[in-house]
Amino acid sequence: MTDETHEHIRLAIPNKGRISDPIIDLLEKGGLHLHSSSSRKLIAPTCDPAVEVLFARPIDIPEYVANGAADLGITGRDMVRERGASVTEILDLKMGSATLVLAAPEDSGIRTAKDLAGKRIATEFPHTTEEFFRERGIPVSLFPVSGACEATPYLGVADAIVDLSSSGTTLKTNHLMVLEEILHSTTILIGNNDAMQHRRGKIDEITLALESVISARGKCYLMMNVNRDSLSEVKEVLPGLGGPTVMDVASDESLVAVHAVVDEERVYQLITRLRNAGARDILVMPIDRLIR
Ligand SMILES: Nc1ncnc2c1ncn2[C@@H]1O[C@H](COP(=O)(O)OP(=O)(O)OP(=O)(O)O)[C@@H](O)[C@H]1O
Ligand SMILES: O=P(O)(O)OC[C@H]1O[C@H](OP(=O)(O)OP(=O)(O)O)[C@H](O)[C@@H]1O
Ligand SMILES: [Mg+2]
Repeated sequence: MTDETHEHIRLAIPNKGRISDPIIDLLEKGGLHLHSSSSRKLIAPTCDPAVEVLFARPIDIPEYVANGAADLGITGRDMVRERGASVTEILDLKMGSATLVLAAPEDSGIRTAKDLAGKRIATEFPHTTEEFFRERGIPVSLFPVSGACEATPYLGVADAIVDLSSSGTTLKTNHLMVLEEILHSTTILIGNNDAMQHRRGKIDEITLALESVISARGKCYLMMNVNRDSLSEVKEVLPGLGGPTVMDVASDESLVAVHAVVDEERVYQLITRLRNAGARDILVMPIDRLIR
């Protein structure tokens, strides 16, 4: 086997759903450009000849990674738990955040999980739900659904639900109250256990690319010119990543160029304070990737 074959990686990502586009955007920003002529193609090559992308349903991705059909996968932590897949969690992509909750109608009188003994629970997550009640020794029956779970108590087919909530709007609209939080989920990068041992080089390269995009989120790059006399005041205003970088300006000895990475949410206030401290020609630039 050549080195190239040995290090070939298949990465499974969602083909649709709410986390699909943000994941493709993450790969693009990380420099792993997809070469896909048709959105319905199952497998697409990338700009790295050693990496190809497999499009699959988020719920199937943990199993594909566990059995080696894919070496890496990107999906929700809730999906990995539901499938009980034996995979390695490599990186939290810090997106697609949602909480799997146990909820019951506000006017049902049900206030704790124990109140549900002998009752019926509707869910898109039958395994996680079964495990949750089994661990607590509460006997319940399950009513598996594949969507619109919040309507089931109203329809009289379930007494409570186990479903995802992010903004909480759907629960509120359906007059459901949270009894317990079962799992906090975000989108994660997972790896096949065997590939983690034997194809580490390429996996680490992909992980670093994605990690660098995550590190850059919410940050931007400030560049400005500062009179040498005002430098200490400007430095006081600037937090930066390990302090600002200060450089000579070739055309004007009285000036220095100051560069710093700052939190995007602080820029609005920072630029006025920098200007008052003596900074001029301030540029605010986006950062695609940040490698620490
Ligand atoms: N508010 C939310 N509701 C459901 N899933 C969410 C939410 N926010 C993030 N997610 C995550 O998105 C993934 C769901 O993927 P899925 O393909 O089922 O997306 P979807 O947008 O719910 O699609 P579908 O239209 O099939 O319901 C899960 O890992 C889940 O944790
Ligand atoms: O807390 P919220 O922001 O209201 O989001 C939660 C809702 O979003 C998801 O439904 P989805 O849109 O995926 O439809 P589905 O029920 O058909 O899966 C989830 O199943 C909840 O119903
Ligand atoms: Mg859904």
